[in-house]
Amino acid sequence: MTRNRLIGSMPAIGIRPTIDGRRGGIRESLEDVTMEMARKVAAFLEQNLRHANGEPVRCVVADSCIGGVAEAAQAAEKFARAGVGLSITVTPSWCYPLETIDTDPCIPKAILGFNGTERPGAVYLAAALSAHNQKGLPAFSIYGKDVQDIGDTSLAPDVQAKLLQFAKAGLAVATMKGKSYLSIGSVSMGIAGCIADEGFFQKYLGMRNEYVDMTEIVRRMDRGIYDQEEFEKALKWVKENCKEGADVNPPQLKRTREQKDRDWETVVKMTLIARDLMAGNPKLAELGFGEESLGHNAIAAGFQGQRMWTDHYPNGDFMEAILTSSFDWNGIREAYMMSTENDTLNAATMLIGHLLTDRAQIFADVRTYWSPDAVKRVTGKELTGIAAGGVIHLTNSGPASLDATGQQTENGQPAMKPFWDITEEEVKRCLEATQWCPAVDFFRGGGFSTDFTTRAGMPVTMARINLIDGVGPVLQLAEGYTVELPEDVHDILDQRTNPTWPTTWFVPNLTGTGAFRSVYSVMNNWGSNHCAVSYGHVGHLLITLASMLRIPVSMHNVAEERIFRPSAWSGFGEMEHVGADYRACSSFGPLYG
Ligand SMILES: C[C@H](O)[C@@H](O)[C@@H](O)C(=O)CO
Ligand SMILES: [Mn+2]
Repeated sequence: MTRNRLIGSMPAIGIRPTIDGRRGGIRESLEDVTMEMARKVAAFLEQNLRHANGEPVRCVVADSCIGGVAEAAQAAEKFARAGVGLSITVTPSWCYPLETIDTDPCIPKAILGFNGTERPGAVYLAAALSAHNQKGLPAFSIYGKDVQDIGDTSLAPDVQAKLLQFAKAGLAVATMKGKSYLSIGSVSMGIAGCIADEGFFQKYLGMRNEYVDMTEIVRRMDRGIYDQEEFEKALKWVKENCKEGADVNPPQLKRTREQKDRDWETVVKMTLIARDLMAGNPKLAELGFGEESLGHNAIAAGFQGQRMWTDHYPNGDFMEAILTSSFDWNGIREAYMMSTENDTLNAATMLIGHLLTDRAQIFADVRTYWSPDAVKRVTGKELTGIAAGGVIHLTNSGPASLDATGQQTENGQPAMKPFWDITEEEVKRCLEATQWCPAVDFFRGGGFSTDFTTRAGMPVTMARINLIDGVGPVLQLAEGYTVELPEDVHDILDQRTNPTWPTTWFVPNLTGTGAFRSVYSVMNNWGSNHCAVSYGHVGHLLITLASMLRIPVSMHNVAEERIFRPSAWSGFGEMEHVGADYRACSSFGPLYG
């Protein structure tokens, strides 16, 4: 079931076949093969990509080949009407760069230059890229490794990979644009990431910032501004599917059965209301609440919670865990991106992770680096296997999506899948693997925190956008694996941390250099208290997207062959990539700046 109630249709990919405009032989000889190349690229992308909300991806091909500026303008006009958010120029031949390139500064662009010898497509590619670079309009270069014959319009595997990497990241850029980030509350416990930096959202992501006070949730609860029928259905589902876990509070802090039952009702209402605040709900209009029915067009949101709310009301764990999962009482659906503690920068990271992978994300505190020696001291046991160099404990009070249990499978292995591939059976397994423990002392108003341990063996990427004064946003990421520790070791470490919270044990892939010299050094170089975790090794996608937004990448462990950035980046220093990335991002400035 698709449930994207956000306003605006999904962006399309514009395909621009460019051609040598000389008539009387040359152009005519190229028309068919050029248009065929455009159609092939369009069909390939439509077959292999989907939007994170489940909708198919649409490609729009220019009405004619583009031989000069008039046809370039006709294509731009068609694309604007069709909601094109990124463009790919394709050609097997020589064309006139300044007259044919896409000059819209806000649209991510790529050029596919055919690697053949009969016609100079690659010469056009190089000349067009130099035009882009000279004019400050960065473009990605797609040039196949092996020479093909002029009539061969098939897409080589390396070309396919680059097309997908560019298109997925470009779609993410275009999908965020014009949407909102909704802060429910403000700064939680003095965490700087909660400050909604409007310049960042507006200039780098093209997004608006919206704000409501947390009392808006109280108002809607007290005045019945939610769908009562859905509330009853949700509460019934919760009673049947959400097992209460151990109450580890000391007797004087334990809440009574009546209080807990009321807390369940409150957290379910909070969930409905937060979702309606983000994305609206037509049912509210039927109930006479027209303004509320519209929502804030929020593609991502955050809930402050601590402390004003949680000192008095049940905590946000249930709301955050269910909204960020790929299912609820209405069935299997796209995950909502909601950040705990209203950490706006973690929300932005979750949002890009979701748009790039189509999957639910894990919000977590980067809580502890457990060295092999410390584990030995505390448990008497040696860490082994990929955990031998130590592990990072990712845990927060319980806002992580239930997909993070790892109870879904892909090719027989634990996975977090796009919602359209998740089965009812897998939803059951995620729910069965989760216990809802009465919240502990931090949360004076009660609530329930999830408790589960992520299954081992999932390839994952941990990421975070940080704001650095004088630089702006920077992205850091670490690809690695989830691991599980032997039960006795896990229990000792979990007990001394917080037994009522979910745990993801993470081991980054080490490269032997920089921050990736050791697991400790990855932890030591993390830029904040939070991270967002995506399923899969998707650092290359994050890096491509960051370059489109002009966010430099401060730390990553992605092999060079997988890195794909606009061609201008090599002009900032091909010998030293991190510095070149910083210089390029700073020179071009934010995409919407
Ligand atoms: C419950 C505690 O206040 C935690 O929520 C706190 O340590 C954090 O999560 C900080 O990010
Ligand atoms: Mn936290």
